[in-house]
Amino acid sequence: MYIGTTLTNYIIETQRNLPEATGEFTGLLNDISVACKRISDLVNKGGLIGMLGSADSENVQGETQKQLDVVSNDVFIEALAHNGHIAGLVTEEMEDVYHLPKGAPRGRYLILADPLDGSSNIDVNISVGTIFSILKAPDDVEDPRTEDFLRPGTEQIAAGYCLYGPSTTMVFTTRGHGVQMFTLDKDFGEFILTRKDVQIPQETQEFAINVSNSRFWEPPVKRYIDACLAGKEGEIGKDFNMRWVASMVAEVHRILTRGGIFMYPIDEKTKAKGQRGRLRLMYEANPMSMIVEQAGGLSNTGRKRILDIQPEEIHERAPVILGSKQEVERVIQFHQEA
Ligand SMILES: O=P(O)(O)OC[C@H]1O[C@](O)(COP(=O)(O)O)[C@@H](O)[C@@H]1O
Ligand SMILES: [Mg+2]
Ligand SMILES: [Mg+2]
Repeated sequence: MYIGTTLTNYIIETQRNLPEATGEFTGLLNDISVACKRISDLVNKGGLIGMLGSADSENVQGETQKQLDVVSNDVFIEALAHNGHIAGLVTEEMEDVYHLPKGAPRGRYLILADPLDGSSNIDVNISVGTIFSILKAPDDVEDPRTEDFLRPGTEQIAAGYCLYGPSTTMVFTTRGHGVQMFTLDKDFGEFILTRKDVQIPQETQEFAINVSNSRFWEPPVKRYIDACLAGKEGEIGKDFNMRWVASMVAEVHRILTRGGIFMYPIDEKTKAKGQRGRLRLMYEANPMSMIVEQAGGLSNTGRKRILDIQPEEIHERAPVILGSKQEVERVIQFHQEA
């Protein structure tokens, strides 16, 4: 596959190599890319079309939804619900499983999505994105139930995100086929392959964590960030730089591009709320973990590989520590030593 080819051609070519392929997966990825192109356009136009600011509604997480959270969710449903490629859909913005309209053709895939990630950045024109995870639907289920979605991240057959930043970039991986990056050429509306078989540098000197939570951190995380801040004189023995965009999509994209470690660990604040972390397992942690691992990085809770977690709820949360292998291994070691 050559740099410069379109997403559509890439998918068709990949499918040619999969003897059992029926074309449905190609159709599904095409539906997702259409949804992302539309969301990219809406995000880009933002204030021009009165799309900034909050909607007067809350999602199941108790968060005030942004107008673009709600609209992106609608765009996602519209693009996927009628083409016969999915059997069911779960998103951050809907409490329960979305059931296809009566009579709608059913497909063989289940989708879990964060229609707009980094919502707190929408109104201030900072990069946001869409995250998606693809599972196989159980063959014998006409209308998937919640439990049909509760599968460990290792069962994902594909995962991806679309970043709406200075340019719009679609990044995805299908199991065993590496990580590919496509950039949207808005002139003729096609995603073009701009980087293929992406690998995350094993080493890094850049960490990302919301330091305003430091008083709530567990000792291993405190020890690690103190060591990064201590630089050459510290126990890691090298200087680190820091970044925090507050859009997980942008953090992961930076790490895929130049390495780094991203951390949203469990802390006393989330524990006090009875939560297992800040980020959601099914449509944030799992898809990003598949992408990071396929690009030679690691993704862990500090105690466990994220993709091995057996989910119990569709909106459950998980601690996330991901990125360059050497640093994630170090944080895991600090947890073990603690
Ligand atoms: O507000 P904080 O603590 O910096 O958290 C930022 C994190 O929250 C998120 O915005 C949560 O995602 P949503 O915007 O989809 O709810 C992540 O993208 C980001 O990493
Ligand atoms: Mg999110
Ligand atoms: Mg979101």
